[in-house]
Amino acid sequence: MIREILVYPNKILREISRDVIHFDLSLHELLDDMYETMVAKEGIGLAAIQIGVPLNVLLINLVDEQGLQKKENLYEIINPLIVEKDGSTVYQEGCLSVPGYYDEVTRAEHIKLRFHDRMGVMHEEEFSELMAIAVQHEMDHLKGHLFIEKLSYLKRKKFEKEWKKKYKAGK
Ligand SMILES: CC(=O)Oc1ccc(/C=C/C(=O)NCCc2ccccc2)cc1OC(C)=O
Ligand SMILES: [Co+2]
Repeated sequence: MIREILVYPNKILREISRDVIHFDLSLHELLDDMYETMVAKEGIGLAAIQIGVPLNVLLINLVDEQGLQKKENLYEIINPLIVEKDGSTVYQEGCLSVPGYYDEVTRAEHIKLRFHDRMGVMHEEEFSELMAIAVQHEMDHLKGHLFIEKLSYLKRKKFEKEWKKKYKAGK
C-alpha cells in the first residue's frame, strides 16, 4: 500500500539504516509498498527510511528513452556496498523528502556496486550516469544524509530561507 513519505526536517530521516538479515515475506511486502509509494509520488528513487523503515533497502526505476517508467527497469537494491568509484559528475537532484527543491550535487561518475536482491542473491554491477547518481543519492539516505547537506554554504542558506517561507505559508 501507499505509505507516507517523511519530509525534511523530520528527524527520522537522520537515522542510520541497518542491513537486512531475513529475505522473507515482510521484506517483499516492504519492497512492494516502496514501489507503489515511489510511483504514486512520481519518484525515480526511494530509500526505506523515507517511509520510516531504517533498513538498507532502496529502489531505483529510471525513465527510458520514450520517457516511460517501466517496472522491468526497476532495481531493488538491498545491503548495497560501493566497491569501486571514480570520476566526478554534477547533476541537479531532487528528493521526495525535500519536495519542490532542486540543486546541483557533485558525485562519482562511475561506481561498482555489490548488493543483494529480494531473494538474497548477491549481485555486482557497474553503473554510470544517472543510475550511478541515483544509487549514491539513495545510499546517502541509508546513512541519514539528504542531498541538501552537500550544498555549498550559500546554497544551503538559500534553501533554508526558501523552506522556512514555504512552511510558514503552510505550503
Ligand atoms: C513538488 C515535488 O515533490 O516535486 C518532486 C521532487 C522530486 C521528485 C523525485 C525525486 C526523486 O525521485 N529522486 C531520486 C533521487 C535522484 C535524484 C536525482 C537524480 C537521480 C535520482 C518528485 C517530485 O514530484 C513531482 C510531481 O515531480
Ligand atoms: Co532522496
